[in-house]
Amino acid sequence: MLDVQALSKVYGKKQILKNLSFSVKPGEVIGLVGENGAGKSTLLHILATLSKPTSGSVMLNDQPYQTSIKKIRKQIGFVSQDIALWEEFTVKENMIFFEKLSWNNKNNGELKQLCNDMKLNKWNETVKNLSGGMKHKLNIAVSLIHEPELLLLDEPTAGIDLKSRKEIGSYLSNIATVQSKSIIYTSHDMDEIMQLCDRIYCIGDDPFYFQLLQSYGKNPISL
Ligand SMILES: Nc1ncnc2c1ncn2[C@@H]1O[C@H](COP(=O)(O)OP(=O)(O)OP(=O)(O)O)[C@@H](O)[C@H]1O
Repeated sequence: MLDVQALSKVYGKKQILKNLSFSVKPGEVIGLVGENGAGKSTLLHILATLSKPTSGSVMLNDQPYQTSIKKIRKQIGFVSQDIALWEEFTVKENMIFFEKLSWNNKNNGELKQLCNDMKLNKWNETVKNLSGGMKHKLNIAVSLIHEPELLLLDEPTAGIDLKSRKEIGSYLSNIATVQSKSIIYTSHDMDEIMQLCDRIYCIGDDPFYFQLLQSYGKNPISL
């Protein structure tokens, strides 16, 4: 379980995150929404151990981030807004490359299966020839090689077509349910967030998203 207590982040004189407290259980898919600049990526970077909070605490399975960072990193998968792949390599070569960097040993059959489960059936295709949706799927597949318990996804479906978004959505729902993974997901697509997420957190001062979600009969939580 992820437990965040009184988390704040200040850049210079600018307070980005103010006193956030929430928790995420295994198997839960959490949507994180808010206007541009509200602090969604800032929060995900802190949860991914890529940035430190100014104050507050974060624990994963009772292990504090401050003292257990190496153990924590092995339990986290992070997909940033940018595609981080080798464009000149095939899907297979990318998967094998990132498997070598991961903490988990997986054979080629298992790596290929991971791609197939995401409907990414382009094993021998060079990444630069893949569509945007396929690249996003591969980006997510790479983040899952080491079987993280907590998956952090920063707009993983931005700019891709509806079919690929649905396929990614149903894959994420499935791994949350079947493998009890905790997922925190940011998106500006409210239909996607409402369909995919068990709970929705609204971040930032602007009440727009909160009110919008309420108007759809949802019960968002204001952080
Ligand atoms: N390293 C940094 N130094 C100073 N300010 C930063 C830094 N990183 C982010 N910020 C500021 O923090 C604020 C929150 O940015 P963040 O990227 O977390 O927002 P966001 O909610 O993810 O936005 P978007 O929806 O556009 O992706 C912005 O005002 C941004 O300029």
